Amino acid sequence: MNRTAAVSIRLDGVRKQYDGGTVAVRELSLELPAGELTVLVGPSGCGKSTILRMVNRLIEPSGGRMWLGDDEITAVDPIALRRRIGYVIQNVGLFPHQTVRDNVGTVPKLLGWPKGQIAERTAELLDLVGLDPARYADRYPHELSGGQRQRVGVARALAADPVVLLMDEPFSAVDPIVRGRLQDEFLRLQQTVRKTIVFVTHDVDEAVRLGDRIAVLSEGGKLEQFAPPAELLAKPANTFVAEFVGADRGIKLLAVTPIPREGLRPMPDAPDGAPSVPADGSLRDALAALLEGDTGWVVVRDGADALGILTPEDVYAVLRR
Ligand SMILES: Nc1ncnc2c1ncn2[C@@H]1O[C@H](COP(=O)(O)OP(=O)(O)OP(=O)(O)O)[C@@H](O)[C@H]1O
Repeated sequence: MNRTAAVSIRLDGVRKQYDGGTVAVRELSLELPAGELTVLVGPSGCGKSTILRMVNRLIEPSGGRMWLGDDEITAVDPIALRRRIGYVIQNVGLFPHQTVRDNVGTVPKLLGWPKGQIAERTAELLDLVGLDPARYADRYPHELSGGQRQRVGVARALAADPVVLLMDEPFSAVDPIVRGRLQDEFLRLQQTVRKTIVFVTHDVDEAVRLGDRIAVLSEGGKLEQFAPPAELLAKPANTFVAEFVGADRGIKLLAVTPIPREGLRPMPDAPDGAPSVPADGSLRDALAALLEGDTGWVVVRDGADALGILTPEDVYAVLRR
């Protein structure tokens, strides 16, 4: 078996009651597909962090069963388990007295990798998260910006090529601009590494932007809906989900709905400089281009080819489908 290939995570009737009586998770069953990014989203205190920390056994469940691929999570040694799981938290928790290089190399060192291999892997990962190793590897955490520290946290979590990455509000301590940039970079990174990722946030916009699938939870870890972002926004399962995703869910839906390739209106004799949008863009991109121009339509382009045009009515019709 390939120890680093992405695997699914399965929860079956999982429950957590803390000492003192709080039932953080009443009974949760959920399957998170291999190689996908699943977001757990829900109001404060609904049990998101508890669920995440049961997966790497920082918290022991009170009942139910969990699997990482074919391995039952509670049946394997927790230390060995955690070596297969990267974990990124808010404010990262980098070791302050260690350089970036040593922070990133922590787990490979624990695993007894040869020095040369650790150095190579560290440089590769810093590159991957957008930090030039020559410039940053010998710095200490306090010599970095908040966003750079988060990147080091992600590099450290990926160091030993874990099968799963657990991320608990990893980007919430940085300002919105840096946060947007980290989200974009992170999406690019996931295209490359294709890990099974569980990502906790209370921010619906972040969930919609990053998630292949979103699990909306209410108090007691109750699963209200589990669906891809477009489905969640277009068809919220109940009023809790509808209210949680917000009254502007139609606007959010624009950003996660692709421009249709079929059924576009034929090109009129386009004046030069007519607004255009790439075919792999979203309806939001199309609407933005429409609002910039005054033609009342926008050309959908695939490279140099014009596939047809979209009007505001078409955008509306696609959303209503
Ligand atoms: N160690 C603990 N002992 C007792 N109760 C706890 C403990 N940790 C969490 N809880 C309680 O369990 C419930 C779920 O907490 P949890 O941290 O999982 O929620 P969350 O959805 O991650 O919240 P937030 O978005 O605010 O981080 C809360 O009611 C919380 O007070």
